[in-house]
Amino acid sequence: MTDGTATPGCFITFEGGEGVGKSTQVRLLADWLEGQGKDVLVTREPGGTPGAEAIRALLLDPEGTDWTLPAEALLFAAARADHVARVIRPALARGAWVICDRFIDSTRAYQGGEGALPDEVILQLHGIGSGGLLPDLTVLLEVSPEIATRRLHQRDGLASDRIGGRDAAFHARVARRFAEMAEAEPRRFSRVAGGVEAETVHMAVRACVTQRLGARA
Ligand SMILES: Nc1ncnc2c1ncn2[C@@H]1O[C@H](COP(=O)(O)OP(=O)(O)OP(=O)(O)O)[C@@H](O)[C@H]1O
Ligand SMILES: Cc1cn([C@H]2C[C@H](O)[C@@H](COP(=O)(O)O)O2)c(=O)[nH]c1=O
Repeated sequence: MTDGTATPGCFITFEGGEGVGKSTQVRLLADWLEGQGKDVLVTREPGGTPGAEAIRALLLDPEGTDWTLPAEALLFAAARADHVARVIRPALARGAWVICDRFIDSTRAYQGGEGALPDEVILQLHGIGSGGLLPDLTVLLEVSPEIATRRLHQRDGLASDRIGGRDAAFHARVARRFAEMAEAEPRRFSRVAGGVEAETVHMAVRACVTQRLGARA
């Protein structure tokens, strides 16, 4: 992990828009690493602790409060602070491989970007809440909006959460923001094309993990 604190564990996050296949790839990677005898912890954001799961419900309930943008960013940061302190840091300290479905880059993409909160503000909140913890590797899964929509429709029908249900222009902006971050931080991000069969995507993810985290994988 990269916040100046050396720990024996390895921290991998999966990022991307809705329905790009993050949860599917998290599971496949965890199975592969566990098959090699590794101590693997799978978790997600927002969530991962009882408190953070409660905040998740506040944020994502389609019938819930329509938070202002700063309130939304603070709630994500609060959920993350609890998750990092109670689950992620202890697991990394014992040497586990932590695989997290979304992390700080989701806040940067969904609550930041054009017309939203400046990146520096989001990273400041992350510094206060979570000591600025960054992953060793972030896999950005990318699929076309058409494929993502088809998959989500097959999985959820017409249902969506409060943020997932925003319009196509919002989700296009989120995808652009993820791509910009990956361009700007090539040492941490790996971009993987997610629009092919899940097992093919998994092989590409494995290649990234082996290449980036080589000696440890
Ligand atoms: N490579 C793939 N090819 C076809 N279908 C896929 C692929 N990967 C995932 N799916 C299916 O697409 C749907 C969305 O996948 P998944 O839940 O993994 O995405 P996600 O990025 O975690 O979604 P969300 O952001 O909504 O949580 C699921 O029904 C899953 O089975
Ligand atoms: C961590 C995080 C998440 N979001 C949004 C992105 C999605 O719409 C939901 C999470 O749902 P998923 O099914 O678990 O992908 O929350 C966000 O806006 N900001 C964040 O920091």
